[in-house]
Amino acid sequence: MAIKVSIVGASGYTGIELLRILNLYKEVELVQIISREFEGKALKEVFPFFISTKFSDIKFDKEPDLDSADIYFLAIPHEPAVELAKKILDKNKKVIDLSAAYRIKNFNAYPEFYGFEHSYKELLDKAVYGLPEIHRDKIKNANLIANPGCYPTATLLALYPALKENIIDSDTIIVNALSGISGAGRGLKQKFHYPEAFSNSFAYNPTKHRHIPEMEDQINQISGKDIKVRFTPHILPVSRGMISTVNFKTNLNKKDLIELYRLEYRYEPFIRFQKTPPEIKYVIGSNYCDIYVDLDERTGYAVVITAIDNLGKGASSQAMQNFNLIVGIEEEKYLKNLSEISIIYP
Ligand SMILES: NC(=O)C1=CN([C@@H]2O[C@H](COP(=O)(O)OP(=O)(O)OC[C@H]3O[C@@H](n4cnc5c(N)ncnc54)[C@H](OP(=O)(O)O)[C@@H]3O)[C@@H](O)[C@H]2O)C=CC1
Ligand SMILES: CC(=O)N[C@@H](CCC(=O)OP(=O)(O)O)C(=O)O
Repeated sequence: MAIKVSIVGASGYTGIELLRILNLYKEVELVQIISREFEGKALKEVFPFFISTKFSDIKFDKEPDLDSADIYFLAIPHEPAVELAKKILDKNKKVIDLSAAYRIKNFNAYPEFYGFEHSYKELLDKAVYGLPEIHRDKIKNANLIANPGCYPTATLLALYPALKENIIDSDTIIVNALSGISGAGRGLKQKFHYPEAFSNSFAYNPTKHRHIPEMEDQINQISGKDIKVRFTPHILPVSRGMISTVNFKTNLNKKDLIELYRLEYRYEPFIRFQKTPPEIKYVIGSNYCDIYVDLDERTGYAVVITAIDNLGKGASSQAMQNFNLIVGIEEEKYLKNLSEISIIYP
């Protein structure tokens, strides 16, 4: 029997990416796509590139029907996702939430970093952080998946082996990251207007970004230590793609450092080791995280660099990896194929 899924926020960038990937799934019946703006319009009318897909004629609904699907993808802003996830879970359905509504166990981070009070502490405690490389076993049995943010995905994958094996000798980790503009969603913003963003690059929120508590929460859970993140995000004038460059002190030599990472990730289907710093071009459209591990022997700092697609491993294809784990489909299914078609050179 087909697994019934619904996408709330199907007209946004991550929602569209979910549709692109779900189009491959033979096991799935798409019962609803939700957008308030496009209510009543067919998918192919709003997004003509879906014309040749099996979803071309499905029409947008304004409100989700909480009885019709087995699994709901929430690709909407954080605050409305808090309430909607609660209502869906009350109907004994499953939620894969792409927003930050259930990502951070530290309850107090919500008013400080997101500007709203979180009403469901007990659900926050139950939510499973959907980074399969770290929480695979818990994800399989979860009802509520908090799909990670794009910067936290790239950064935590650069840190996980080092945190797990306790080789970090600093109480602060320095992270510099770059994101394509689609990370900011589909809404119009002056800074991302073509004349201002094209041929430009700039840092933003250099001392206080809302992904800091999400990263520190996971770092604390993995290492058991109170390690801080010194995080500076930057905008790149591209649509998609993200780089995270992570620096931390370690006593390990270069050979052992690289060996530790390779050993930890040896069975991970979506982690690809690179011998040179990874490039966003080669992960676009994929669920891969390309990784480069090195040691600056002059300073004793490890330098780990990851590249992902912010809409892929940083959002929608990662949500599908979580979906595969929840429903018991082979974890790599459809997602490996996805990346093969992403090789576009030059
Ligand atoms: N873009 C990225 O790289 C990443 C985004 N995310 C998260 O995923 C979620 C979606 O992001 P993204 O696709 O970029 O966002 P977009 O701005 O591109 O799309 C937002 C979607 O949500 C709907 N929406 C907006 N406001 C509301 C509301 N109040 N209630 C219900 N639906 C609403 C919109 O449709 P309509 O207004 O028509 O209803 C639209 O479909 C966000 O929580 C974001 O933080 C996570 C990781 C990466
Ligand atoms: C370029 C850009 O603006 N990026 C977003 C992050 C996108 C993301 O990961 O979304 P969540 O809000 O779901 O965590 C930002 O910095 O806020």
